[in-house]
Amino acid sequence: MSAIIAENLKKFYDKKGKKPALNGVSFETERGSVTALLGPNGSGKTTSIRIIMGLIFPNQGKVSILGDDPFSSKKVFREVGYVQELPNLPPFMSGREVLEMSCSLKGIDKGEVSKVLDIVGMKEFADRKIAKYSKGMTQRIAIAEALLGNPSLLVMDEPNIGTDPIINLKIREVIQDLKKGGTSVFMTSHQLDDVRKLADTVYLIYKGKIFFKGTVEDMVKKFLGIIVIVDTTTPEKLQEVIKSIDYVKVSEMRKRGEDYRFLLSLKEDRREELSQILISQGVKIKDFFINDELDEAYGRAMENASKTSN
Ligand SMILES: Nc1ncnc2c1ncn2[C@@H]1O[C@H](COP(=O)(O)OP(=O)(O)OP(=O)(O)O)[C@@H](O)[C@H]1O
Repeated sequence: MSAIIAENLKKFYDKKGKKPALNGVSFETERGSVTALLGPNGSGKTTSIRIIMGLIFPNQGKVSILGDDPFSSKKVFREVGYVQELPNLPPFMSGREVLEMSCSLKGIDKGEVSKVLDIVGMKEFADRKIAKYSKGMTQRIAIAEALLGNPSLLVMDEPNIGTDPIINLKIREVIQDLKKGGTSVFMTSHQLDDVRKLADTVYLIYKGKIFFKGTVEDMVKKFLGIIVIVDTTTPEKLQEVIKSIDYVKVSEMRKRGEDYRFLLSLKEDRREELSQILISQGVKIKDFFINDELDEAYGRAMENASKTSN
């Protein structure tokens, strides 16, 4: 069973229903997996999350969260940790007080507070008032709050806003551990490095429409193509050999010090065969690897989406 199912969600914020924030959005999160929803500012990520958290109604469509309807069963949220975008915590309370209050609301032992403070590295600042926290510290308390009670599902809207790289690394480890323990995760993020390391499934959204679902590898292949980067000291030989292989085309060549770097575009994923042919025909190869730049693939994907939406 899936941890989250969203089917054909439509949401309009304007009364006339002319500008849909979501225009028929469907997605799923498998139990025990990490799903990332990626898209530019204003594409509908937070709206999707607020609907699955039962905070706003869709104009159309259905949602299920851990097998329940988020609009009729509030009990299910005891098993859900939620990090909202730009968390709004009470400024007059300390981080510890916020967490203790959450324990009372969720019926969790307060002994958990020190555990989650430790995870997000906030023990030292736990008794300072939220008003005196930096943005990253507030975010860390919001993440700690979501981790209370060992949730079966973690929903995070841009969890890494304002946190420093060391904390980001820690949060990433926490997510990986939770996943190993069977927790399902649904997240939005503009940090593609995190997405690469964490997400089992990626959805791409543009102007309220999902236009891609797959793994990070699928996404790179689809939007970047299969591009192999080859560094060689024998550029003429490489060009000559490539001429006779019908599934390869040189898409770029540039000099790099003593070597030449080729970007080879492959029609089919026959990398292994290609490397063997090049070596056996006497091409001297210093490096041979696939171009898997996720930010480049993401940029191309959004460029395509913007062209087809106009
Ligand atoms: N409360 C609201 N009232 C009116 N319009 C809204 C409201 N919330 C969001 N919108 C609009 O709905 C669309 C989707 O916004 P949403 O916040 O879901 O985007 P997002 O993908 O989360 O963006 P970001 O990456 O900036 O957080 C945008 O056009 C936004 O202006």
